[in-house]
Amino acid sequence: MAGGSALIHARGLVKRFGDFTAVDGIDVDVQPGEAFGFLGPNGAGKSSTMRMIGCVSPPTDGVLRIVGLDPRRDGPAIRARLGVCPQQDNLDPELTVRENLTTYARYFGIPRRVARQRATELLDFVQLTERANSKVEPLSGGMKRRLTIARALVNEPDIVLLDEPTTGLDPQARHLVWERLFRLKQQGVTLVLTTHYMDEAEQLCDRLVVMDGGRIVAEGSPRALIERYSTREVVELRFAAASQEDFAGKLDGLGERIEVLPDRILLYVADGDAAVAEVHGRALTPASVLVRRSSLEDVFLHLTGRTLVD
Ligand SMILES: Nc1ncnc2c1ncn2[C@@H]1O[C@H](COP(=O)(O)OP(=O)(O)OP(=O)(O)O)[C@@H](O)[C@H]1O
Repeated sequence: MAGGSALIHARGLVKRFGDFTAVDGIDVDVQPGEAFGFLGPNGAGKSSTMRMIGCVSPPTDGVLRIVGLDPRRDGPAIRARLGVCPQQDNLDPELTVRENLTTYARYFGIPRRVARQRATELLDFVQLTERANSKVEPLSGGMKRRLTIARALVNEPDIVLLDEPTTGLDPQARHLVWERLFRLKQQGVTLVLTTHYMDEAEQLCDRLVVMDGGRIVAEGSPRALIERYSTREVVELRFAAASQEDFAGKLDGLGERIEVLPDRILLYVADGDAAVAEVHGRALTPASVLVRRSSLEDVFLHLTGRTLVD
């Protein structure tokens, strides 16, 4: 099979809309059992990539193989082996929670009795058993998302595609979704997700690509990316002044790198506390000081000069 044992194999994958190139020649391999992420800001091309992988949008150019098959030729066969959780919930409001699962199962030709059994198990898995006979509309955003995830699992897919699985959810609802996705990961399900939340990428992804402007700018495990593109610690300094720029010059030579953002200065250092002592030693008095570990946000800033969520 092209791409060896990879479940998803892309080479030079391109998506154009007229003159506009949304995905600009990306290479990706996703191995069985991996939790793989596409991390990038809005407009980076993540959804366009997901839609090509989901066989709902044909590639403009390049090679794409899903479970060894070609979406241009084998769309229905591939879709039967995918579970898709789209960015916008598209549950059927006319149906109950349970019926949303059993009806969906019918599209895959799953016998009624099996579908009923599977719906019961999946409702238990996403902790919606008590709402089984409720209509969809009164559910909270987090419940709807969990139901969409359950629906994506109805056909026991090889790969689950999740497009921004927790966008728009409150922190508690996000944690519940993450917890279920962790569980799936432990069961060996291959997860492919897009996100612009670095904490989501760090928590869930074994490996990820950082996308910007339709291209992949870096690839690796969250830890490897942080080690490669950032320092161990970051000192965030906020000065009570109209422009942080005025202070940046006075921090010269401190740390490996300085980023000046509109509202704060980031010092990239090995030892945050030592750097803070040095700042005070220079008779500088920031309004606030925060020492933290480097994150994927820092990786993105380093690679693109921009923050992930502006
Ligand atoms: N059907 C379309 N026609 C024209 N342009 C499109 C279409 N779909 C996406 N685009 C453009 O392609 C670019 C990439 O969009 P895409 O949705 O893939 O980005 P994304 O990284 O998923 O961002 P988001 O988080 O906003 O979905 C954007 O500039 C978008 O406006």
